[in-house]
Amino acid sequence: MPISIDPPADAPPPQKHPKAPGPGERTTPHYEGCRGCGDVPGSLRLASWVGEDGVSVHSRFDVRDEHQGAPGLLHGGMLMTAFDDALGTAYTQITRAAVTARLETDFRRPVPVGTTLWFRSRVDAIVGRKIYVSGVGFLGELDGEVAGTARALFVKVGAEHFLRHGRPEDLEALGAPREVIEAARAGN
Ligand SMILES: CCCCCCCC/C=C\CCCCCCCC(=O)SCCNC(=O)CCNC(=O)[C@H](O)C(C)(C)COP(=O)(O)OP(=O)(O)OC[C@H]1O[C@@H](n2cnc3c(N)ncnc32)[C@H](O)[C@@H]1OP(=O)(O)O
Repeated sequence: MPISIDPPADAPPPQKHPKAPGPGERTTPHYEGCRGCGDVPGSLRLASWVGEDGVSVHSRFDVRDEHQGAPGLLHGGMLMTAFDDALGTAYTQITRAAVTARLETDFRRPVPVGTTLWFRSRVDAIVGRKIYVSGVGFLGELDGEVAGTARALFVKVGAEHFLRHGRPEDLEALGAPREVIEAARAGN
């Protein structure tokens, strides 16, 4: 039986982090090697902007041949990757690093290759380490026909999560000293 990811009704509305970009600006990438939003081979190359309210985020995903599941149609797992990234980008407007603990997706329409998918995502509530996020994916334009919806629970983590579990050479490339990585991996 999965644990509920319904946001608590009485949680205060999330506030934009003071250092987060403002309305209309591109969001800050969370990691340049990301296969959701990074400029690297195999990436969906999702691009995201801050909404007018300064809190929500909208994102663009151009669906190409390499994203197919069925002939000429977007793979469902690729749509989930796009939602994971779009929803994960929404929380960066509010708070520091967190990882996906649960992601639920409803697939409402097939998405043909060549479509541009647009997403609206927002943080619904934050309670302690738990961040409740939801989003909608639209065919062709923001607020167009709904292709899918998703909601997720992200859980805040510290640098030690990445230092302990990440591949050492990738962490070193980000500037983490080897002894710090080794200490984290040893559980110190
Ligand atoms: C110098 C360099 C160093 C740093 C460089 C950093 C660069 C990176 C920057 C930014 C990164 C941003 C990356 C975003 C990318 C897109 C998102 C992804 O793809 S993330 C990958 C996929 N996800 C995972 O791999 C998570 C794997 N899972 C875990 O690691 C753990 O399970 C974790 C952290 C999620 C929770 O483990 P616990 O031991 O810390 O905490 P517990 O107590 O289990 O959970 C906390 C609360 O959350 C609830 N919870 C946990 N899992 C749940 C679930 N599946 N459903 C519902 N509730 C859940 C629990 O019931 C608990 O709630 P109660 O506090 O008791 O109320």
